[in-house]
Amino acid sequence: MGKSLAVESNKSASYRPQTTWRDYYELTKPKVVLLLLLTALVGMCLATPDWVDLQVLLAGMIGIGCLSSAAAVINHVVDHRIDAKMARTFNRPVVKKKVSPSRAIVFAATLAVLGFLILALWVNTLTAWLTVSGLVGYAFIYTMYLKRATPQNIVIGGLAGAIPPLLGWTAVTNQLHPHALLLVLIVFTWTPPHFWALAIHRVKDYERAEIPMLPVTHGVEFTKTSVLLYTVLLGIVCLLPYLVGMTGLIYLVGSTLLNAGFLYYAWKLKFACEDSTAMKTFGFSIVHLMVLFVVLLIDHYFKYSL
Ligand code: HEM
Ligand SMILES: CC(C)=CCC/C(C)=C/CC/C(C)=C/COP(=O)(O)OP(=O)(O)O
Repeated sequence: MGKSLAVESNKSASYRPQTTWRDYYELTKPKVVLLLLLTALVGMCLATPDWVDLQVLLAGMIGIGCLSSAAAVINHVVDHRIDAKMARTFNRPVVKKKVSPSRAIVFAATLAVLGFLILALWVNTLTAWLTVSGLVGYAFIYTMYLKRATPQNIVIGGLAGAIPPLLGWTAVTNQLHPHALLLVLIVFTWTPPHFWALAIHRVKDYERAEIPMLPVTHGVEFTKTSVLLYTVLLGIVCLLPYLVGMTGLIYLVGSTLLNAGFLYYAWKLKFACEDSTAMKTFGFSIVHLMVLFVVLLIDHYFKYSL
């Protein structure tokens, strides 16, 4: 007993010295979770012509944030061996042994239980279970299986990352609604050009780690064509909220400008590519989604202030 405790404390000692709260923070993929939360917030606001109830707003944001962060932490643990092989990810806390896999799992479990309880007690059980399905979709189905199995990994797995607007909507109404599904469809269609632009730039990383991402299995040119076609599809999908009367002219103008910008980058990537074009396209994808959801919000409150 004494011996095993000594071994345990030695193990901890080898991890503890360099560990700070920043390592745990990094495990949660904070910038990704922030954008996910923006899409959830917009889902909440668009679900009602009134202001969102403060309890639902706060508990919804914290609960969805905790479960999304838990999913991100599990992704770091499951992927630490492949992360070690890639220039973009070799410095992550689990790879660098700043946080041990077992501590990371305890952290993820704490976040997940906390997030679920907050949603179930102060929001509703529909939202709590749908958010758990997002966690299972990303941390288990995408990370453990799809990522290593098929170049369509991020298309199918993208559904988990696209679900937050629906979570926001059900948090407010406790009901599924076709308008919420349209928001999910927008993020779902946005995900392939978002990720493949980065994967084109990082194709050597994925080759080294033997992950069957599209540019590895089908080549960079095919992936550029796929980015362009998905960007065209995104432009069409983004028209749907206006065409079904869910949004007004502010959204139509804003989304058209944003999609024209995305199309410009995707076109350049395919037909006039420079060294920096892939990463510029990836960077623009993030600005695109962020501004698109802010525009949805402005359009919504403008409609009800008239
Ligand atoms: C299966 C779906 C997705 C895949 C495979 C994917 C992949 C990636 C990758 C590989 C990165 C680079 C991370 C790094 O810098 O190390 C990234 C960054 C990012 N992603 Fe995604 N993503 C997906 C979905 C989403 C969704 C749904 C959102 C938000 C709504 C999102 C928001 C972001 C943001 C904000 C960043 C920048 C993070 C930073 O600079 O630290 N992603 N994504
Ligand atoms: C509850 C809920 C909505 C959960 C979804 C949460 C979530 C964090 C989705 C983000 C998607 C994402 C960053 C994928 C990249 O993973 P990767 O492993 O391909 O990228 P990496 O190599 O940078 O780790």
